[in-house]
Amino acid sequence: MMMATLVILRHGESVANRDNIFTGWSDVPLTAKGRQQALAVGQLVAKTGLRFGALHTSMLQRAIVTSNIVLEAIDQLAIPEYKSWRLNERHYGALRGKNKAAVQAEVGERQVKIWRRSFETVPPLLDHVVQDRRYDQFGPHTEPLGESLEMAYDRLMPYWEDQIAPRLLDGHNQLVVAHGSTLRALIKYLDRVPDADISQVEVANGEPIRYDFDDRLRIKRKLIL
Ligand SMILES: O=C(O)[C@H](O)COP(=O)(O)O
Repeated sequence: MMMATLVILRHGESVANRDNIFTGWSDVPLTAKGRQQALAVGQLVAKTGLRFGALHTSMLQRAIVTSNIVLEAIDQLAIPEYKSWRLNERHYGALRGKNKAAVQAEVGERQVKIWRRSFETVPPLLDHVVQDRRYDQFGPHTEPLGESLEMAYDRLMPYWEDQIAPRLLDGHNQLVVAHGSTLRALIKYLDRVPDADISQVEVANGEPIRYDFDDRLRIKRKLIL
C-alpha cells in the first residue's frame, strides 16, 4: 500500500517574533536564534531518514531561509522547491508593524485575542495599497489589505489541492515550511478542527509536525518530531 509523509514546519524565530510585532506579509529576517532553530529541526528531520519529493514554502524570507537551512542539514538541497504566495502568513492588515503588547494596552486583551486567533474576524484593513513585485494576485504587484484566518484558509486550499495532495497521493513525501497561521489553516483542514476550536491551535517556531497518510490520504499517524 502506497503511503506518504507530510512534514509541516513554521519558520524559525524572526526579528518580529523576537520583538513581539504583528508581521503577516512583512518580509522580516530570521534572528540568529531562528537560524539555530532551523538547523536543529534539520538535524531532527535527518534522523527520521525521510526523503522528500519536494519542498513547498512561501514568498517570505523567514520561511525560505528556514527551508534552505533545513534542506542543507538533511542533505536534500537538490529536490524541487516551490514558492507560493498562497503559503504566505495571514496578512495582518493595519496591525502589521505594531507591537502586540502596545496594541493590547490600547484595545484590550480580548480584542487582540480575537484578531489573532478567531477564524472569521478580519483585522483592521490597510488604508493604502502596498505594492510588491512578488505579488500579482490582488491587482498588479499588490498585497491584500488584510486577511482573516478564513481568507488565508481559502487561498491556501487550492495550493494544497493542486500542489501538495497529488504528490502525496503519488507516494512522495512532502515538506512544507510556512507560517503560524497558514499552518493553523492547514491543520484545521487536515484534523477537521471546527471553526470555534481553531483559536486553541498554536504552532511554535521550529517545531516540525509529521503526518503519515495512507494511500487515500487518510491520516494514519500524527506526531510532533
Ligand atoms: O504574523 C505574525 O505576527 C506572526 O507570524 C504570527 O502571529 P500570531 O501569533 O499573532 O498569529
